[in-house]
Amino acid sequence: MSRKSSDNDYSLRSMSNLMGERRKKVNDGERSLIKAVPANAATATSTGDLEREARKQFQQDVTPAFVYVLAAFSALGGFLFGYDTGVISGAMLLLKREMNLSALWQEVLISSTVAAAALSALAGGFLNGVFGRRVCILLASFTFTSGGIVLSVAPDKEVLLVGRLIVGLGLGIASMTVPVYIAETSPPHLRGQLVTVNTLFITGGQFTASIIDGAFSYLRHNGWRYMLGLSVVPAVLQFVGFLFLPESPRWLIQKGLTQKARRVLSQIRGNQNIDEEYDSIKNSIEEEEKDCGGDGPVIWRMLTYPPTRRALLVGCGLQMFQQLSGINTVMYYGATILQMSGVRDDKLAIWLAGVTAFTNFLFTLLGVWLVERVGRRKLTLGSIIGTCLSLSLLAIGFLLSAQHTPPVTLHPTDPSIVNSTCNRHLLCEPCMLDPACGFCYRENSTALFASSCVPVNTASTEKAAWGRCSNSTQLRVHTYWAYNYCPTSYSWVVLLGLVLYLAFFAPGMGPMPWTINSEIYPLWARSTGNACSAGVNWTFNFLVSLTFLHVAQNLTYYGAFFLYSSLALLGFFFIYGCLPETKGRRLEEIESLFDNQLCSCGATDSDEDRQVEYIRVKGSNYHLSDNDASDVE
Ligand SMILES: O[C@H]1[C@H](O)[C@@H](O)[C@H](O)[C@@H](O)[C@H]1O
Repeated sequence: MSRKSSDNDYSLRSMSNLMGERRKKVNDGERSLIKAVPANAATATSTGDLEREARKQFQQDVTPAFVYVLAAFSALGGFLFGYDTGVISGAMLLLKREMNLSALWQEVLISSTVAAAALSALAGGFLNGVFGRRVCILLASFTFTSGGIVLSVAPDKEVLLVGRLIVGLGLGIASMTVPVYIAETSPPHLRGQLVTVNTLFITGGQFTASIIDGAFSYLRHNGWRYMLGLSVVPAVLQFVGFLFLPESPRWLIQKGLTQKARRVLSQIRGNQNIDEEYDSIKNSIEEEEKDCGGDGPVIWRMLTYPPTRRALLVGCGLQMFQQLSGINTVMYYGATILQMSGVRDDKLAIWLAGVTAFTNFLFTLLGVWLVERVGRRKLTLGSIIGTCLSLSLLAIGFLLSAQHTPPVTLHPTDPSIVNSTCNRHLLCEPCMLDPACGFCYRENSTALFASSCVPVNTASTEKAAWGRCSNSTQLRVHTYWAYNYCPTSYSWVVLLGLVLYLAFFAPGMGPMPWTINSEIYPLWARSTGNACSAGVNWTFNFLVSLTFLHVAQNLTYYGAFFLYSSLALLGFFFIYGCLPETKGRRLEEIESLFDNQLCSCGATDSDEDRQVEYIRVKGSNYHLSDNDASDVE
């Protein structure tokens, strides 16, 4: 099954094909050479206009703009993923007032989408295999459009729930199909970057959602309809775009639609010779059918065939640890964390949550830049260790706040409320962690005074059931109601932890699980593998975000973040042990990385030391540097 031995042959053959094509185009006086050199050999580069021109020409030849168009239209799926998961928090602030939603209904509306996404991601594997990537992306954008329309016209909470479920179905399918489609249409040297762009669009969608939330939060009546409904715009754009975009050539070859596949390959590879790629995909499909044949559903064949079983474990493990490192507690509860750091105004907290989303977006951009430079393995390892440390810093910030939590100085009681636990709390921290109570206090510029722990209003957590903090007008005159935070002077530690967390998480742990999953399975197992790992991602997203507040209540905030930090540390050991480097390899050869034992701590018996360097000679010698060598694979 292993094709390792032929890797070098392949590069050389593919080079000569490429060269063959080029020879047709070059002028009479132009000559071409191929030379295999050790990667670390010094390259005597003569820079200058000629070389720059050659490199530009070379890269243009290799990557037609059409590949970028495909990636951008597909990544609109990522944008919708980010937008639809991000927009709900701001919309909820308006919805709960307008529709008088109980806490349970709020939770149901938020988590129903994530749960539906988990199920449809699993179903997406089957749909992808049978109908192809393009049809699935069309289906997802159609679903997003319908969901957006239902949400924007919803007359009551039941219809809202239907809309959120529909959106979730679209999310699941898009989240597993888009990375696969981009990976299958990209050339190897750009694959990592283009699939990572999809996660850039996810975080871009989350950031846009926070801006839209901020802008429409001023429209108290019906503002949520615009927030939820605006997702229709990118969804329609993607739908229309995909009516004209082609199917993945790999899927077409698998289905025996060879002529069509050749047409698409020529379209996406520009003036390159496509024979090599076509043959390689075809051979690998035939080989796979022979080797891992056997009957039964794909998932069964994957589990009983060691290389795919190992790939599946790595893929699902990565997705699980992405969510266990707590990204969505930060994305969904960012406003609460910001309130802890002293931002008490709701609207300001919404806008600042936008800053959090922007930081996530900005650092994902760094990931796009790094992925082909440092490779997937190093990027993911560096990211998770930084994530683990910054989670500890966040936890330390919360711990310091808890240790210096302000005392309760007033103990008012309302005889109409019996059995309240609130008047038993002597400090802000336990009062705030008790879901039935909140901390009501006054503050002048230097100190906090007249603080009490009183029951929360059952209809809205934004005010107390009675007393000074039960009336929003009174709340404005230096009296504050803290339901899920305690005033603290250690907010800067929390803020620093938050920023560092995003700076480390976003370039690696955010995008890499999606990118790596799109490339580690052989074609026959690719849709099922991605369906399973995306399903794992959504399931853990659901579990972590749903349990965050309960975990915080039972373990305190610092306990919760120490927990996520330890889980990230476990993730580090898992990744260190089991994740091989896939950078620069063709999809067809990545499978061989899982031929041997599951965890080899990144060591592969590959030909990493040798690369092929392409030299074109036209009048004088000029050649591509080591970095560019992968361009010609
Ligand atoms: O890769 C993405 C990204 O990091 C998002 O910010 C997060 O909300 C998603 O759950 C995750 O899958």
